[in-house]
Amino acid sequence: MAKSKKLKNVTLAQVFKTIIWPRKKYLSMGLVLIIISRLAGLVLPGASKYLIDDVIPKNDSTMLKWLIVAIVVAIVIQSVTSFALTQILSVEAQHLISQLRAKVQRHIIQLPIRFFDNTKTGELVSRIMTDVEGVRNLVGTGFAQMVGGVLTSVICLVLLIYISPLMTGFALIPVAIFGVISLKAFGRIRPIFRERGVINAEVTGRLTETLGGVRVIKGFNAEEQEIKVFENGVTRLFQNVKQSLTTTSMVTSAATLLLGLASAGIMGIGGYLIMKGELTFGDFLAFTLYLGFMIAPILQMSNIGSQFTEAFAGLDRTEEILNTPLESDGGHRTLTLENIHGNIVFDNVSFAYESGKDVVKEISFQAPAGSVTALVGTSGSGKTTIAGLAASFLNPDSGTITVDGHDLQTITLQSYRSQLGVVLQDDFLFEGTIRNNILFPRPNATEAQLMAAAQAAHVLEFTNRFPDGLDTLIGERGVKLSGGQRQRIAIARAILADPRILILDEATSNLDTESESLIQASLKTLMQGRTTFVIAHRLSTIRQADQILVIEQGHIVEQGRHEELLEKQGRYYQLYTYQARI
Ligand SMILES: Nc1ncnc2c1ncn2[C@@H]1O[C@H](COP(=O)(O)OP(=O)(O)OP(=O)(O)O)[C@@H](O)[C@H]1O
Repeated sequence: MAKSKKLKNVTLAQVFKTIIWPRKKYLSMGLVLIIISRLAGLVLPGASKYLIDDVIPKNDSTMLKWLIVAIVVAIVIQSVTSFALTQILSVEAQHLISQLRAKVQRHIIQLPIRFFDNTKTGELVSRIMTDVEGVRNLVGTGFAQMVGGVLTSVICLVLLIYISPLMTGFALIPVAIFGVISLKAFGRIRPIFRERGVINAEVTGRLTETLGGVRVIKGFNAEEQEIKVFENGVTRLFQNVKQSLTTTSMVTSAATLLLGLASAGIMGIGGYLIMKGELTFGDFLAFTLYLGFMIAPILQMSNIGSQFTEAFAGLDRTEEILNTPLESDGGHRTLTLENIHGNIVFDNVSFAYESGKDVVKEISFQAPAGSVTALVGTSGSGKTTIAGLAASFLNPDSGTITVDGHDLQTITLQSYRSQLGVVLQDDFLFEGTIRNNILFPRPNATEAQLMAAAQAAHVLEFTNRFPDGLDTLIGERGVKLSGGQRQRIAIARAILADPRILILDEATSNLDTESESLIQASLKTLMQGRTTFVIAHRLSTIRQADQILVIEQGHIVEQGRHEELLEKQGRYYQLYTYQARI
């Protein structure tokens, strides 16, 4: 996975086009509300000037009443608009987050298997759930605060110039210095935020692995080690947050210092002008209030700025994922096969995970429709890789794999995989009922089809003993199943899916004889009439196979049926004779 250094920055223009512009309706409504709210906010300082310079000197109690009414109305408007703003913008921001999460998940799930081999699950969870959260600042109240703040500042600036250009000029110097400091600071924080996303993903990734592998950790008494790894992770996260906090607090303190100095100066100049009779008390009061209104949003900018930077940093990472090519990308896969017979031919196929290191080397063989091909060989010889190639999880670097005469790389994944079934060693069962786990590839199957599959895989034998039968919950909140029972559910699922091509990675776990014979029987039913590739560990499966491919360092060193290969007294014979299990 690309590290943060290689990331391209998402630009303002991109964000405008993809995030801001499609929401122009909400954002413009928000803008109108912000304008109303901020204008209403200016009533109070304006009224104060009027009160001091006109109403009080003239003893005008009628005007006083109206002044109070105006202030109350303005306050009510402010409170109503602030409610509406949150309703419109914050809700839309959360909506955007959910849309983005769905988009990122949709993309990630369509990435090639190799991407998942190289990326921790927890890291991906963090990318889907956490990285996109920052965007709420772009659309939500952060946006409102920024636009409202800029607007208020500009209006106040005009009013300030109107009251006293001299004092305004004086006030603007520190504001300009502050602007330069904050721009520099946010440029520095963005990579820090991006790094935070990376650390967060790494820590979450490792934590997920730790919790998932708790048996191994306890079994090797490695708790202390894992605690240390996690502590290091959270410390890195802390250091990262600390770094960004130091920068943001420097911005805030620079603002306080510069703007405080400006206020002191203005008090001096203002006092001097009042004494000379060039400024009224009311003007002075209004000036200080307006100045406060102009400066407050600028102070807030440090906060809003870091929110925006966080949003952009998250988007940088999200964009990186969204730019990773999909498994189906490349434009070759255009052929839709309606009915697959399952004639599979490997012709001179080579494959390498890392360039130059072929793990499958120029292999050729035919797997006729409905036949069973058993892959045997020592560990690391390339059996899983060959099965992965047949499943279209991997693509050959050279040579071709054809299905019914068509190059597999030209067939749409959707049409090929709809006819493919996989039963892997670590049977993947969801939290939920046994029924839902079997129905997973064909949610609309009828009860009769479901029962037939469950029966054929000998699942009913054990579910009938449960009070809830097939509706028994499994996983954390339900019953725990034995390895053999889990395998039978996985087999029932594949029988129900009724694929033309089957990839089977036989579990190596030793089962008791009864379970073993039930699984053998289930597998026999499952393989019947389907083109099957089986990474075989059971002698019974190997004996049934139409052909056995003996794989050695990525080559097929022997090929034939069990008896033929035994007779040959070659590599297969050695494996068979010297090893209890193949
Ligand atoms: N994702 C991967 N990235 C890099 N190398 C890999 C990857 N998966 C497997 N390999 C390497 O490819 C070679 C073949 O692996 P493969 O898993 O196909 O063997 P296998 O015969 O199925 O082994 P086993 O019986 O132990 O499962 C091995 O040397 C392995 O280290």
